[in-house]
Amino acid sequence: MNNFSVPYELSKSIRASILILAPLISRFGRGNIFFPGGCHIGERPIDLHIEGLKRMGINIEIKKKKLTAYIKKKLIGTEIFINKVSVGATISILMAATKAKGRTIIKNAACEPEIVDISNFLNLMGAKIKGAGTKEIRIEGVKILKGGEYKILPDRIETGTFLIAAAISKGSIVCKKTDPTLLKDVLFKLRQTGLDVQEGKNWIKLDTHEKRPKAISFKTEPYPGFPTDMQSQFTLLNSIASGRSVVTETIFKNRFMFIPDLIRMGAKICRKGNQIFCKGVKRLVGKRVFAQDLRGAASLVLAGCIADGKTTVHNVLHIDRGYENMEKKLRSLGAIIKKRSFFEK
Ligand SMILES: CC(=O)N[C@H]1[C@@H](OP(=O)(O)OP(=O)(O)OC[C@H]2O[C@@H](n3ccc(=O)[nH]c3=O)[C@H](O)[C@@H]2O)O[C@H](CO)[C@@H](O)[C@@H]1O
Ligand SMILES: C=C(OP(=O)(O)O)C(=O)O
Repeated sequence: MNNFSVPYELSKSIRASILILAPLISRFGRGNIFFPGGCHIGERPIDLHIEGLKRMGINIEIKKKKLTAYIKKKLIGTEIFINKVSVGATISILMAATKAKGRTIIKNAACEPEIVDISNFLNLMGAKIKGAGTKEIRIEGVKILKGGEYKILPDRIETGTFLIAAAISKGSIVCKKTDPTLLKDVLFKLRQTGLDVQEGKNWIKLDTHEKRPKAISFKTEPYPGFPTDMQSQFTLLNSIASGRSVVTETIFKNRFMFIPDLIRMGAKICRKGNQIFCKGVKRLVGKRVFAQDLRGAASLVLAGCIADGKTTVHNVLHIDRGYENMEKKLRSLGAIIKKRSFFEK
């Protein structure tokens, strides 16, 4: 296999996982990647990926911000304790383990539904993975993975974002083809805002009955705790809700980058370290704002939808990494929104 490089724009987890695909595809392959990108929401180290993969026999050299990975002799199954809960590292090690020789046990694994999903997919292809979704995953390496067809999970963060769109606009929404069991904590918090949330097997309905939501305090945590990817959207909700709230971000310390713009739009928020303190206001005012990360970008767009006057959100390219046709979907809900390319006047 030839050397290859991975485009910088790819998300952090995907890039880190591709790091292991090179040696997996061919025993004698060698893969080069630059350090992963993703949103600049705090440090995004990949030491846990590297440590785990090294223990399985993957040689990783780091020179001038470039990583080169190859298998020295064999990919070998082993017991790996991941020091900090990491979705990306769990996935990297899990994927490598499917084709390693012998058994791999991942301890302190992340439990996110996406890990269960990827394991189900790999099992369908012939992998032998047990325990995904728990703290301990056991993998028996196999020689060959075959092809297969698989329907991936609905995007729980996209569902959550659209529920917030309705919650902040005194509106109502039915999200179809979703899975409420993936959003337990998010729905629990939404119910705490006093809004009417109902759910069925594959749908969720939120109806505000034109009521203003009540502010809620929360802290982000690994699954099944409150997802860091929903923090910005709930912070927006708090900014226009009745009452005060405290939000604590424990996963990525820089996930408050959209707040200065939200304050310019009229929100009353103050930040101290990894916490923000908010007093809800009745209205936001349209402004020209600059998105800096995916969920912050989505939240600024939603803020613009409910603000008085016109809001222009620059840098919306961040949104494309996480939402398909967001503006079209928002238009179908009644928002007046237009997406323009950088070069359009
Ligand atoms: C546990 C958690 O909430 N993970 C979220 C994280 O996954 P993502 O896979 O991006 O990040 P990880 O779960 O790997 O990171 C969780 C924490 O571990 C740290 N870390 C990670 C890898 C590593 O090698 N070394 C290290 O120290 C990170 O800096 C972070 O503080 O962001 C995604 C995108 O926003 C979310 O979908 C995931 O739910
Ligand atoms: C920050 C996110 O993604 P990434 O890890 O790709 O930067 C996100 O999904 O909110």
